[in-house]
Amino acid sequence: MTSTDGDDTQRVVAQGTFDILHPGHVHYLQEAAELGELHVIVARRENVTHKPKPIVPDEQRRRLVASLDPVDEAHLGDREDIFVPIERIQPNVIVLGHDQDHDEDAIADALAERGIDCEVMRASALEGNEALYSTGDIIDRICDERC
Ligand SMILES: Cc1cc2nc3c(=O)[nH]c(=O)nc-3n(C[C@H](O)[C@H](O)[C@H](O)COP(=O)(O)O)c2cc1C
Ligand SMILES: Nc1ncnc2c1ncn2[C@@H]1O[C@H](COP(=O)(O)OP(=O)(O)OP(=O)(O)O)[C@@H](O)[C@H]1O
Repeated sequence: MTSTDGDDTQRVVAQGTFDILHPGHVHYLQEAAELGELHVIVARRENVTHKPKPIVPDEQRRRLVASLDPVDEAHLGDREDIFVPIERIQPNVIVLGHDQDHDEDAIADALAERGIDCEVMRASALEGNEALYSTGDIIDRICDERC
């Protein structure tokens, strides 16, 4: 449990699936960590419905993210309500990933409804022609070259 009583720490939330880590993830988390103490919410497998389910189990993905230098704490997400961890962490900023299909205004409205005073920002992309900066691309290459 994160204590927020009388403390002026600037807390930042980043989130995602983080299945098979790559430098794009590190870039996102480094950018978010520049804004303050970084809390990462790792999506539960059961809640990943917009793309294939992660290969790596929930707790292992959380442990890997927690071991990264920019990360102060990594939390497994709630099973039902994405705002439960947010209410516990009480972030000042939520940083969305560059390609995440979340509407910044809708999240800002939901935060305001719950009385959470928090900015919503979007991170930049790390791109490279030959680079594997996407879990989907890594899996595709494994299938092409090893299967
Ligand atoms: C503000 C916010 C909080 C989130 N909290 C949770 C959560 O508690 N549990 C969870 O399983 N997923 C949570 N998610 C992750 C989403 O469910 C979704 O899986 C994720 O944004 C997908 O990102 P990706 O495709 O970039 O991996 C949260 C997302 C946002 C934007
Ligand atoms: N190349 C990248 N540059 C910047 N941020 C990235 C990059 N790749 C992933 N991220 C960010 O990391 C977080 C977690 O991403 P996610 O787990 O969806 O990885 P992914 O490689 O994008 O996966 P997939 O290829 O399956 O879509 C998201 O916020 C996403 O925007």
